[in-house]
Amino acid sequence: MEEKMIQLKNITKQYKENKAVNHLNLSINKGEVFGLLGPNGAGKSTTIYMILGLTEPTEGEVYVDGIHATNKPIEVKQRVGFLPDNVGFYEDMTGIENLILTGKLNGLTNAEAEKRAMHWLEQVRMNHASAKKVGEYSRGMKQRLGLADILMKNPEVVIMDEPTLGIDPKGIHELLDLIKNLSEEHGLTILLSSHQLHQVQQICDRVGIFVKGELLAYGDIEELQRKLLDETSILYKVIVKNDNHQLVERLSMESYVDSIDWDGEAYHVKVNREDGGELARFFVSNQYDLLTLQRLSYGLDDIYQRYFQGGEMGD
Ligand SMILES: Nc1ncnc2c1ncn2[C@@H]1O[C@H](COP(=O)(O)OP(=O)(O)OP(=O)(O)O)[C@@H](O)[C@H]1O
Repeated sequence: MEEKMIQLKNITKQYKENKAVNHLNLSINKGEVFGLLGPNGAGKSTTIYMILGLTEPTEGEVYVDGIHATNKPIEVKQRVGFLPDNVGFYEDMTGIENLILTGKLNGLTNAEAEKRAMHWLEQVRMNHASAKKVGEYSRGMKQRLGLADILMKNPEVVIMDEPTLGIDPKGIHELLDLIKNLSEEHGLTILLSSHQLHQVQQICDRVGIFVKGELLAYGDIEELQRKLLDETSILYKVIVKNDNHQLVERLSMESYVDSIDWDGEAYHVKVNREDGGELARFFVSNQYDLLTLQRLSYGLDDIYQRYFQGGEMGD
């Protein structure tokens, strides 16, 4: 059985009449990269603050590595590194000086802190800028230094709130790549929040879709796609050469066909069987010249639209 690193047990956070998080149950496995996705105001930050023990759930319990987050916040803090959406550094100090300071504040000797700082600066691909003042860093560079800063404390879990916000596409790519590496090479458990599904899906083992305080669905992208298409129906794109306008009528009489739509170029045929064999046989036996019979899966944009409908969409 997989070891659970973060467990949210039926947690609710009520702010006066507003329920920011509503009876949330979720487990994140050790070594997993999990993306908490949702539009602005969904309750992602509130959930993160509860995991960090910074705010108490109104109901329910949070455990990190088996430790109760509210009762033992200091022990949780020792295991978790948190990257807020805006990292605070001493701007007139260099990158490496900032990291060494963090190391020393966490009980390392100067030599140990320096060694560890150099190691992590290299890992986050920032050694070229280690002697530069942080005030001169771009936002993407600050985020990477922020990660190195967290790693100075040897955490088991890294939590990041909207880590890609305000970074250019190249910087985002570098940061996501780095996050994936940290999980793969160092076995870190990583939780990140985002409202950009297409970005984080590249690196997340699983994502949870969070809207108005509730987790609507979670799983890997394939599972989410399957859930969207209910359990058994499959969608096919069909193009025939000799469409004699009776196709829709004929096809809709087939028992395995649930729906047929025309998108101006092709038919989208939803069938309730796993195998497309019957559909192919239908075209052949009815003398249609079949140009395309392609099984479609829902794209990320579809997932986003479906699940986030009704939620406030961020950009
Ligand atoms: N301290 C607070 N007091 C009252 N309401 C709050 C407080 N913090 C958050 N909320 C409300 O809780 C809801 C969830 O907010 P939260 O910041 O967790 O969402 P989010 O998904 O992180 O969105 P964003 O990306 O915009 O920060 C919102 O309606 C917000 O207004």
